[in-house]
Amino acid sequence: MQSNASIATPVVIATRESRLALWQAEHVRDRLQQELGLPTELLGMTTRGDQILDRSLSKVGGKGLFVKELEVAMEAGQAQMAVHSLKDVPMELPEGFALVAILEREDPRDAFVSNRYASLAELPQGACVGTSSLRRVVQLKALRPDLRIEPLRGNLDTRLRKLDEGGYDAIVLAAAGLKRLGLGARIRATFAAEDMIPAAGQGALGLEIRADAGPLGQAVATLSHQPTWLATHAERAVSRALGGSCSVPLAAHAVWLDDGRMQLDVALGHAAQPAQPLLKARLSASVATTEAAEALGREAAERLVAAGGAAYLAAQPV
Ligand SMILES: NCc1[nH]cc(CCC(=O)O)c1CC(=O)O
Repeated sequence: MQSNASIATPVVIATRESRLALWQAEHVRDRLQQELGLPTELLGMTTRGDQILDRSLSKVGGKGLFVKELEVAMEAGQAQMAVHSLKDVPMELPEGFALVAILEREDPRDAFVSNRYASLAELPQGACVGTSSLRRVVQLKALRPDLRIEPLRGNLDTRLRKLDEGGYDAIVLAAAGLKRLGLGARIRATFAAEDMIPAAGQGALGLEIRADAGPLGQAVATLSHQPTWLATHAERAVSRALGGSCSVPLAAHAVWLDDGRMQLDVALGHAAQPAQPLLKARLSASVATTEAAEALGREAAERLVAAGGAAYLAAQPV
């Protein structure tokens, strides 16, 4: 264990209070304590994103809602760190904050959850599937144009309860969240990442601190998982290059091939006309640095624009 004597402790982690957010913050607390020898505590907070559960997130200010209050607590010195699901972290962090580590990713894929059907293919014609993610809507429509897709908001427990109450034939959730909460048994099928390309950063945790945190930042950076860091930087660069808004149905997922190269799959759908064909691209490159990862992401974004993506990006969700 390295010596971190110059770091003021306890380190306080600001966290949302959903079960998933608490699990993730506790996981990071344990790693700080066990691997870095840093006494660590949690500070639970309710964010606006948690309070607004009746409207689609993309219409009320976007993913940043889950992140901002935690930054306010860090700004005020009440906390030194925030733990985020990386896919909820805006592409540009506010001045003064930095992502210092990205932990090894859990299963990045989406999961098919149903009490009656074993997979998407088994759903009857016209079945009702719950999701509020534009990315999932456009890809579900591409796979099964007959499905009726209905909004589904709330934290994981809420979404599962709405399924169990009979409101939907099936729902689609991130496999990572279900597995972290010990709910992996609810997964009836996992979508192949080529068919249902995950969101940028899905399944990975991002550790955010104040950019001026000095030795704490250096210590925490040692927890970062470089293959995940590079893959998610490529994914996030696609989104950043295309405007970074969560009202755009964009998917970006990078994997490492056996030959050591990174392969990046991207898809862009039309938010106003989900039946429009998905624009897709697949690129690969040898990637050893953050800059190279981001360059691959920007190249993928250019391919989507070259394929007609500008009109898709201008579309507003209905
Ligand atoms: N958008 C909410 C959200 N943010 C992170 C996860 C799951 C865990 C992860 O991707 O790390 C979820 C739930 C879901 O999409 O089903």
